Parts: sequence; structure tokens; C-alpha cells
Amino acid sequence: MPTRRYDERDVRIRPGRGTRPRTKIRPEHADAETALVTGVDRGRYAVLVDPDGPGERRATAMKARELGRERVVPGDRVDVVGDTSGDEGSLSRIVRITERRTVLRRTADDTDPVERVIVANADQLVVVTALADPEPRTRMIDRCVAAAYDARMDVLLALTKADLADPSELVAMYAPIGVRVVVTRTEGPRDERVIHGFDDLRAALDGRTSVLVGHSGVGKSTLVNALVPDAYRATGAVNDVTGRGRHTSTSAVALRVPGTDAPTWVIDTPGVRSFGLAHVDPTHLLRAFADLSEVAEECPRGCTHAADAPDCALDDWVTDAPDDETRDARAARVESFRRLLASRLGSGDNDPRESRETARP
Ligand SMILES: Nc1nc2c(ncn2[C@@H]2O[C@H](COP(=O)(O)OP(=O)(O)OP(=O)(O)O)[C@@H](O)[C@H]2O)c(=O)[nH]1
Ligand SMILES: [Zn+2]
Repeated sequence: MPTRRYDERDVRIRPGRGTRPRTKIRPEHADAETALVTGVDRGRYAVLVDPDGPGERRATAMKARELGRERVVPGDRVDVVGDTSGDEGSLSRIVRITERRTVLRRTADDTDPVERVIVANADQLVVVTALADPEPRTRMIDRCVAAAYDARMDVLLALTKADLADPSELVAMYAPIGVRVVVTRTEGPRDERVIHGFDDLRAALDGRTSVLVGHSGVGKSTLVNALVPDAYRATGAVNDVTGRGRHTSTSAVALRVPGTDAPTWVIDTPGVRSFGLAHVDPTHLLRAFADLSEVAEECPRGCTHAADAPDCALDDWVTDAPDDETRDARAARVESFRRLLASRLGSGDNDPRESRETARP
């Protein structure tokens, strides 16, 4: 823990009661410090005060009453006041949430029909998928891609267990829609295991904040533990407060990846298998397909761009292609977009395992 520098905050001036009218929101909070929220557990927030600054330290915070019901999630940049020392038993207050660059919601499910924000300000969604054991599910990948594009995030597909199956089919399916792909495989006994492809993964994460999602057994923990060797010791702040073990928590946790030039974070999402799509607007999805987005400007007003949409300009664009090769390429592009578009509707679920798993809290 870095030693705290002495400054004006250490001089506590207590004006007598009633010298100033109490306003509901005190815009001054002039002594507020910036912090990054790294974890949440039962109303207590693990924060990193002055992240990447000279006074960086872990502390625990609660939400100030003035924030009301507004959710604070990992990845949020916040202002904190009060005892931000991070000393044992200290508690600071979050008084402001900085405007979010991106917002990722989790799926609504049986126990909670509302799609809630679970991560803020992430740049990239990393979908960890095993090539076998368990079998890859393209529908789940599509849903993640759609959610990420809607949130204006990039997508990285991390294909694990390449020792068990060939990745070429999945690579061919996702590379054309702007999804970066890395392929990994482990080799050797557990305690001296080598992960081939790990450098590619690290390079793809470097300098960014990435949310990792994946079904149980795909090898996500193997990757997280390699990226952040003391992953689940570093998040102790919240548990110090509640006395609960980290592994009982199902909320997202932000972990700093050591040894990188620019600040690099991964946000692990235990228990989260897919992301909310009910709010996704087709025009938001189109943003991720620059070429189609331009074509769709010619669509009738309110066009859904779906396969059955009347007079959709995307269909004309395919038909009017100058040659067969271009026509095939355009058709593949439109088909990929429509696949993502359809994935958000959630109906026609042909994979019963999937609906069961995403329904788990
Ligand atoms: N063959 C093979 N097995 C792997 C590879 N990566 C991980 N595994 C194994 O797959 C199993 C699941 O790996 P984990 O890292 O625990 O997977 P997880 O996705 O975190 O799963 P949960 O812990 O259940 O959430 C373990 O037995 C790993 O040893 C790989 O590249 N190839
Ligand atoms: Zn259209």
C-alpha cells in the first residue's frame, strides 16, 4: 500500500452546524478524488482511488444517498469523498458517476426480468469459446457479438482447446464480421502448463479494458489466471468488509493485467453467460457494418432490414452486384448481419441447453 501524502484533506475543518444551508446535492465536493470501481458486493464497492496515479490505493466505498437508486458497476469511474485512505475499516462515499463510454447489460432471466447494467466503460468483449468440450455454440457467440456492437464495443473471440478441434470453420465465420480471433491451446501438466497463443491474447488486450465471458468449462479461468496470476487475491477489498469469499460472488470483477505498458484491465464475469439484447436497436447493430449502414440509408422508413423486410435496400444491393463474385460477397455480408439481427430476438431457440444456462442467475 503506498503511503498517503499529507495534503489539505488532512486538515479537518468542521464548520459549526447551521452556518451554511444544507443543499440536497452538494456540488462542491471539492475534495472528491477519482476512483475506479473494481467490484461490488452487497452495497459495498471495491474501488481503486487515483488509479494509475501516484497515490493509487484500494479502498472500500458505499454509495452516497444522493445517488439514489442509480447503479454503480465495475468499470465505473466515480468521485469519492470521506475516508479514502483504504485503511482497515475505512469507508468512503461515492458521490458521482462519470458519464459512461459504454454500457453492457446482462440478460434478463426468470429471477429478474430487467436487463441490468453490469459493466461500464469496457472497450472490448472477449467471448471465450472452447473448440470442443464443451462444443461451441454459434448462437451464443452471435448474441454476444450483437450485444457488444450495440454497446459500441469491439469483439474478440478467444477460441480455446485448439488441441481438440480445428478452429478454421469458426474463424471463417467470424473474421468477416469484424471479430478479431485468437486461438489458444494448453500443453503439459497442470503445474507447468504452457498456453500456446497466449501472447496473441495479451497483445489483443494491451492497453484496453476487456470483459471476459464464457460458459463453464471453456477454459476462461485458465486464461484469467495466466493473465492475472494473483487474480483473486487482488480483489480482497470487498471481502474484507463482508467477510465473504470471492467465489461466492457472481458479480463482475475488474482485474489489472500486470506487466503491460498501458493500463490493461480484464473484467471477469463469473456466472454471466450472455448479454441482454432486448434493448438492441437494429440501427445500432448496423453501425458495426459500415458498408451496409451506407446502403441502408436507401431503405424505406422504419425498415427492420430483416430477411422478410419489404423493399429493404440490402436486398437490392446484393441483386445489383456487378458480377457473381461481388454478389456472393455481398450476400454473405448481409446474411451475417441478419444472423446477428435475428439472434437478438431470442425466439426460435434451437439449443435448449442455452436457454437453460442463460436463465441461471
Ligand atoms: N484440452 C484442453 N483443455 C483445456 C484447455 N484450456 C483449459 N482446459 C481444461 O478445461 C477445463 C476447464 O478449464 P477452466 O479454465 O477451469 O474453465 P472455466 O471456463 O473457467 O470453467 P469454470 O471454472 O467451470 O467456470 C479444465 O480442466 C482445464 O484444464 C486447452 O487449451 N486444451
Ligand atoms: Zn432495410
